[in-house]
Amino acid sequence: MSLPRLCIVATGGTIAGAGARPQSTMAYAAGALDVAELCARVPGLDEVAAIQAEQFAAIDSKNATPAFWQSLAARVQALLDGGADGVVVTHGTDTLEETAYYLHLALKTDRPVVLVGAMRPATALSPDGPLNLLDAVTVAAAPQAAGRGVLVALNHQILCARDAAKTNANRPDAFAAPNAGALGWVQDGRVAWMGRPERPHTRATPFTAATPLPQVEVLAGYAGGSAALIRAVAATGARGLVWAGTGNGSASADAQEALDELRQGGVAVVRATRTGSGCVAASGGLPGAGTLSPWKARVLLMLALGAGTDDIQAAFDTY
Ligand SMILES: NC(=O)CC[C@H](N)C(=O)O
Repeated sequence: MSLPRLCIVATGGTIAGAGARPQSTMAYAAGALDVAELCARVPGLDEVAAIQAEQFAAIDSKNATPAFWQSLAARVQALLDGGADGVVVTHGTDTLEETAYYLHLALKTDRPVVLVGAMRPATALSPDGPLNLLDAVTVAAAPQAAGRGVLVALNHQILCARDAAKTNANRPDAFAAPNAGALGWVQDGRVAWMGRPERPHTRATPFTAATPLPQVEVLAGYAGGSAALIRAVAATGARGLVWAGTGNGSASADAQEALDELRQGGVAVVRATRTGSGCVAASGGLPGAGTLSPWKARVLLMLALGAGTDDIQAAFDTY
């Protein structure tokens, strides 16, 4: 049986990071190793798939932008349209969840696309990157991965791009899907599936890599927060604001007044929660982000506004 033809698209991050000392897990340069070096550190990779590897970028993902998402999506789409059986994207973990959800909504494919990163740089003792990369390739090579949208594979877990979140600043078990749990596991080279994404994705959305991404900001609620910051959003030219509210997306009386002013001025305001999990409904005339984190809600609001969607709540109820 011939091996699946997979592309590894490297973008940088800690998985390609290099530090001065073996115990350096915070002080290092992200994106220092190129994709050939990354692959060379993973024994057995070529037994799982026929790999074509390319260096798309070498960034720290804190510097990712919506323009980066769009160009990455266009490249991944071209590789899939060109006949790749699947794509693995290596990515910094800081904003991996945003890129993953964007690709989940914008790519038009049934083939597996798997994002992977690491919490320890390649030069650290016990780096997590090599096994994470082998596992991600194993997931992308699995026939049952098809049709599940964009997946995130780290630390043995396979998460849906919609639900994956970085929930720890340091530890190798940083990723979780707080509202949904894992779609599967990869262990000892075997993939065990436990679920499929419930919400429409990839081919079943109207969004593509060409959908414009208007500016959307995120502001958080906290005790004594200044409503002046909310009012200042209007002058930035933003078309939307995600309110990362306390608890169930709540806003202080001052903040609510400023959010209402923004909305009346034509800025699309969506309520989400700063808690990290839970479901936020519409309230006080503002749509609710449901189970999306503020950062994921921002991605969807950008795409919805860019696609000219009138009913923002319907978009949040759908995707
Ligand atoms: N663990 C990581 O990948 C974080 C490193 C870096 N800040 C990045 O996101 O690219």
